[in-house]
This record gives sequence, C-alpha cells and structure tokens, in this order.
Amino acid sequence: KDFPPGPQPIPIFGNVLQLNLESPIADLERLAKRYGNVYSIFLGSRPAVVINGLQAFKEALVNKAADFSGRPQDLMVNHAVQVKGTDQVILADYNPGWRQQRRFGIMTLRNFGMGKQSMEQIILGEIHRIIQQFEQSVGNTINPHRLFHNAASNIICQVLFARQFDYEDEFIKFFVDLFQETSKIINGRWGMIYDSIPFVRNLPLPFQKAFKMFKISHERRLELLAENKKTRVPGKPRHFIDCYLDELDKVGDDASSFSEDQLCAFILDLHFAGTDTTANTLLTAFLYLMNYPQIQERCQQEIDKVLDGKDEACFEDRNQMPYVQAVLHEIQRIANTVPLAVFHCTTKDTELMGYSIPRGTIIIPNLTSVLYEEGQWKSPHEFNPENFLNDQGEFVKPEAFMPFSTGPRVCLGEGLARMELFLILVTLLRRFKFIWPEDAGEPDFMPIFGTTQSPKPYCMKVQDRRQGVF
Ligand code: HEM
Repeated sequence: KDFPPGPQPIPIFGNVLQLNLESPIADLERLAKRYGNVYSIFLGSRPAVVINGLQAFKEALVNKAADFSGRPQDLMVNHAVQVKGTDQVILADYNPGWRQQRRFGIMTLRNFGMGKQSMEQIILGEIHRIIQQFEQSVGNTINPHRLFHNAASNIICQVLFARQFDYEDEFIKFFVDLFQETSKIINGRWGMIYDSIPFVRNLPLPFQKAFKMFKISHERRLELLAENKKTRVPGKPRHFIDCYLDELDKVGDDASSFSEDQLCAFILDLHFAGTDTTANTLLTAFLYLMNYPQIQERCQQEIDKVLDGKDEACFEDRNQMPYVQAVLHEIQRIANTVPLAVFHCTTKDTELMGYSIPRGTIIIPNLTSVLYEEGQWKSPHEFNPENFLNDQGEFVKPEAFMPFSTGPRVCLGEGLARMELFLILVTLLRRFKFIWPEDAGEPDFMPIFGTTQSPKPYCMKVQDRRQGVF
C-alpha cells in the first residue's frame, strides 16, 4: 500500500525485460516522465525504488539519510567481491563497522596528503609518466584508454602501498582489466540477469568471469600484504596498508571492525573505486576538449596566464582559474561517470515524497536524472561550461552538481579525485594541444554503460605546444 507506482512486473523476470540492458538510462528517464520522480521497478521478484531529481535525492539521501544509506546484500557484486564474510566498505550495510572503516579511510587519506603536498607530489610524479608517453606520440595519434587507466591505478597504488608500477607490469594490467571488465558486467546486462533470476546463477554465463577474476585478485592482494609485512616497522607507516596495520595493533580485531581480511577488502575498494572512475572521467574530458577546440584553447590561455613563470601547477591554482574550474565541472557533469551511483537500500520502513517504502528495498539513486535535470542547469543537455559560470564569469557550483552523490555515502575519494582531475588536465593542456584526428569521423559521445561508464575507444592527435616557441 502506498508503494511507489511503476510498470507492471511479469512473473520471474519482474521488469528487467522491459529495460534496455545495454543501457537502461533512457528507459529510466522515460519511466520518471510517466510515474514521477519516485517510482518502482522489479528486479526479478525484488522491488527497487528509483529516485530521480534533486528534490527526491535531498529528501532521501540527506534529510532521511539514516533510512536510505544501507546497501543491498544479495546482489551479484556482493557475491563476487565479498571475502570470508567481510563487509568491505563500498558494499557494507549502514552499520557501526562501516562507519568505523569509512572514518579511518577518510582520515588516513587526508593525513597522507589529501589537500597536502605529498598527495600532490604523487600525482605530479605520475603526470611526468603520462607526459613521457604523449611525447613519444607527438605528431601521431594515440589511443589514451589504457594510459589513463594505468595512471589512475598507479596513483592509488602509491597511496595504498607505495608502489609505482611500470605500465607494462603484469600487476597493473591484471587490475586495470579486472576493473574495466567487471564494472561493465556488474550493473550491465549480465549483472541485472544474475540479480533478477536466481536460478541462472550457477550457469556458465559471462558473469562467471567476474567471479573468477575477483578470486584471483584476492590471492594477489594476500601476496601483497604478506610481502609488505616483511618490511613493515610498526609505528612508522609508509602508506595506507601500514597505517591500517598500526590501527589494528591498537584496537585489536575482537571488539572492532578492523581485521586483515577487512584490510584486504578495503584495498580492493579503494583501488577499484579510484581507478575506473578517474580514468573514464579523463577520457571523457579529452573527447570533449578535442571536439570543442575553442573551449580547449580558452582553458590553455587561462592556464598559461596563471602558471606563467611556474614550473608546475598545484591544486591551489584552481582558485585563480574560474574558467578551467567551470570546464572541469562541466566535464564531470556530462561524463556522468557513475550514472546510478552504487545501489542503496532502506534500513527501516520509511516514507519518501508521500510513498511508503519497506525496509530492505533496493534504492537506485539515478544520478543521471540530477546531473541532467531540467530547471537545474542553464543547458542541461549540452556540453556548456556556462553551466558553472555566473554573469561576471565567476565559477559557481549549482546544488545539483553531485557526480560523487550526496549524504553519508558520498564518495570517500572525492578529494583525491578532484585533485587528480585538476592537476592532470591542467598540466597536459599546458604542454600539449589535443586534436581530433581528421580521419576519425564524427565523434560518438554516447558512453558505454556500466557501474562506471566510459566513452567508446577513440584516438587523439597530440601536438607539443612548445614547438616553435623554443
Ligand atoms: C571522478 C572520480 C570519482 C567519481 C565520479 C566517484 C563517484 C562515486 C559515487 C557516485 C559513489 C557512490 C555514492 C553513493 O553510494 O551514494 C562513490 C562511492 C565511493 N567512492 Fe568514489 N568516485 C570517484 C573517485 C573515487 C576515488 C579516487 C576513490 C578512492 C580513493 C573513491 C572511493 C570511493 C569509495 C570507497 C566509495 C564508497 C563510499 C561508501 O559506501 O561509504 N572514489 N564514488
């Protein structure tokens, strides 16, 4: 009674056959037009409520945060990722253990230099590698797909365990493949089928690949932990893993949520969440900047002016770059990198915009609906930095800008991600001009859907902006 309305489900399948599983985004938008901003769909026999638009987001994820911040526990992603009953962090339900782990994670990332010099140094160090790769491609075309994934992965690896891998290293290759492939499976066609139709779960269907890859990834993380323990000096942390082990020494694993298994899970969460998201946002950035050359050029003018006489950019410089800030935010808005956030779950019987929603209902926060919401943006459906500029040309951030979601589950790595995006973009635009190759045809801006969505593979032509100057 009073459950949100939605399309009529059919037995066994619920509504999954009525959605385009290649990308359900357009169908979800169509359903919002028909049923309103809070409506229901059935994943097999499981009810889910889709939340759309800023108002519903604020009411659910902020004002009623305690009711709407759980995580479902019986989806493919839980079965594939969870090890030995650990809670993970991303997938942990709304409970004291999750809160403890999350608080530790935020604090440790911050102390390791989130907003401080050392994190900047890690990022700038990795940028040198990216530059080297681009230098080799000057005058030619390059597919940057793997490069940005490697770079994002390497940055988070240095934070987690102070290792910077060669881009050809097996370790980095394995994890980048794992993240790219499984992020497309989890919320994609096969993940939806697994979640909706329990009797197919043991069949040899493509989702089995995700299970296998996560199992291998667990073994690799165990090896990494064992190696790290050989050189660790308690009380002298070198990176995230050491900090965690120090904390474990302090609090013990009996009465706390801290344990080595939980650490192993935490590493995967940060490595996964920190790679595919940032890399795909960067790929979207260059796809658009190449195809809007006047916007790229205006960024370069501002960058040249602000960085004049400086060797390197720093994160603080963003305050002098309103246009670059506007472009970067517009890129994140249009990229819509995590289109359905991570599914939430109600922790108790609750209400939303006049509807009753029982405890344990899957909540799908449709971030796309907010990032493209009519009435919230000057140009909701176009790539236009004016969405983030006022009449005086100053940078402004509308409330509906929430690519990192909102509420207690808001992205834990937002600070790191924002620093990476700014420094990488600014440093690369200062040094190179990126050109859409003449023979590349019309650009295809329609992303490939997944938990994180990515642009279709493309090539870029690279020109060194210093040539002719020196
Ligand atoms: C452009 C880059 C990124 C975007 C767009 C992004 C977006 C998101 C979104 C939408 C969520 C789900 C929030 C929700 O459930 O409501 C999330 C969660 C999370 N993100 Fe990010 N993220 C990015 C980068 C990162 C990085 C670099 C890290 C790691 C350092 C990270 C770590 C996490 C974690 C651990 C969570 C789970 C938080 C929790 O459940 O309490 N993310 N992110």
